[in-house]
Amino acid sequence: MIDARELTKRYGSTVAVDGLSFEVRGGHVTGFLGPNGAGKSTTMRMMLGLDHPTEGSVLIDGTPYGQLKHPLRKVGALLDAKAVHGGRTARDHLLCLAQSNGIPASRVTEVLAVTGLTEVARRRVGGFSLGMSQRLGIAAALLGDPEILLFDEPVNGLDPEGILWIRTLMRNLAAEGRTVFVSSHLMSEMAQTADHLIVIGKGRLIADTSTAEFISRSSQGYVRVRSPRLPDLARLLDGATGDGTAGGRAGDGTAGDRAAGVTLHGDHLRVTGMTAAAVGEAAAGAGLALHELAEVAPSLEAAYMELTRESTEYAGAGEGAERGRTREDGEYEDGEYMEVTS
Ligand SMILES: Nc1ncnc2c1ncn2[C@@H]1O[C@H](COP(=O)(O)OP(=O)(O)OP(=O)(O)O)[C@@H](O)[C@H]1O
Repeated sequence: MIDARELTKRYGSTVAVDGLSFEVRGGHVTGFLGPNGAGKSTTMRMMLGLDHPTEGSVLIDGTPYGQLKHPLRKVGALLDAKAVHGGRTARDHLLCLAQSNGIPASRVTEVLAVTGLTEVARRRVGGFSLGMSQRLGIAAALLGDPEILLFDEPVNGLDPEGILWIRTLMRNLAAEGRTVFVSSHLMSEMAQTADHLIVIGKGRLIADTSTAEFISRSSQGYVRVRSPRLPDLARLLDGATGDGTAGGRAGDGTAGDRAAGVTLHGDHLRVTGMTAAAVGEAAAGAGLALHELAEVAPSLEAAYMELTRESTEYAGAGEGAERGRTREDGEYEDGEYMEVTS
C-alpha cells in the first residue's frame, strides 16, 4: 500500500503538491489524473524518494522508499522511459539493475520475454523507438517482481497493440493483488483500465473514488440531435426542458437527472433532461425533421473536464464548448489561450 499523508512540495514560491492525503491499495489499478502541472510527477517522484517532501510524508507499506532494503523488489516504476544509458544493450541495462538489487540474471530473461523484447535484447537502447523504450522501462519495473508498480504515462508512444498489451498487463498485475498506480492524460484509456481514481488539481486532492462513481457523480449524459431547422428545434426543446413539460426526463437518479437544458455545439444541439424518445416525439409533433438523434452516455472525459475545470491552469479556445459552455458565454476567444483561475 502507498500512503500519502499531508504531502506537500514547494519549489520556491511554487506549491507543486499541497497537503495531499490518500491511500493506494493492492488489487486495483488506480488512475492518477490531473491537468498539466497538477503535481502528478512530483508526487510520484516523492513516492520514489527522488524528491523530498517539504512537509508530510509518503510511505510504502509503512516505510519511506529511501529506507527500503531492496527497493526494486518492493516497488517497480516507470517514470521517464528515455532516461537510460543509450550505449548499453537492453539486456545489459536490465542486468546492471538486477545485480545491484540482488536479483538473479534468469529474471532478466523472463522480463525480456514478458515485454516482448527478447529479439532486440542485444541491441543498444539508444536506437530504440519510444514504444520499445516504454517496454524496456516496464521490463525494469517488473524486474524485482514487486508488489507495487508506479507507471507515469505508460502508454505514451505505444501503438494500439502496445496500448492493449499494457492495459492487459496492468489489469493482470492488479488481479494478482498488486498495487498498480498509473498516471495518464488519456481518459478513454483510463476508463478502460483503472477501477479507482485519484484526481488532483493545483497540487490538491479533487477526488478519491471508484471510476464508476466518479463518472456517474460528475458527468451528465445528453441527447445529441441534428436538424436542418436547428434554431426552431432549439427553441422548441428549450421550452420543453425549461417549463417542466419534458415528458421523458431521465428520472433514474443519475447525473443525467440533474439539469435540463439545450446548448448549441457547432451543427448539433446537446439536450439534457430529456430522453431521445421525448426529443423525437417533440420534434415530430412540431413537424421538424431530424438528421441525427442519439443518447450519449456519461463519460470519464466529461466528468474529468467538469471536475478539473477550476484547476486547469491554461485552457485552449475550443475546450469551453466541450465543457458544455456555449461560445455566447464570451469566456473563450478563437485562437487565444486564457488563464482560468479558481
Ligand atoms: N524541479 C522543479 N523546480 C521548480 N518547479 C517545479 C519543479 N518540478 C515541478 N515544478 C512545478 O511544479 C508544478 C507541478 O509539476 P508536475 O510536473 O509535478 O505536474 P504534472 O501534474 O506531472 O504535470 P504534467 O501533466 O504536465 O506532466 C508545476 O507548476 C511545475 O512547474
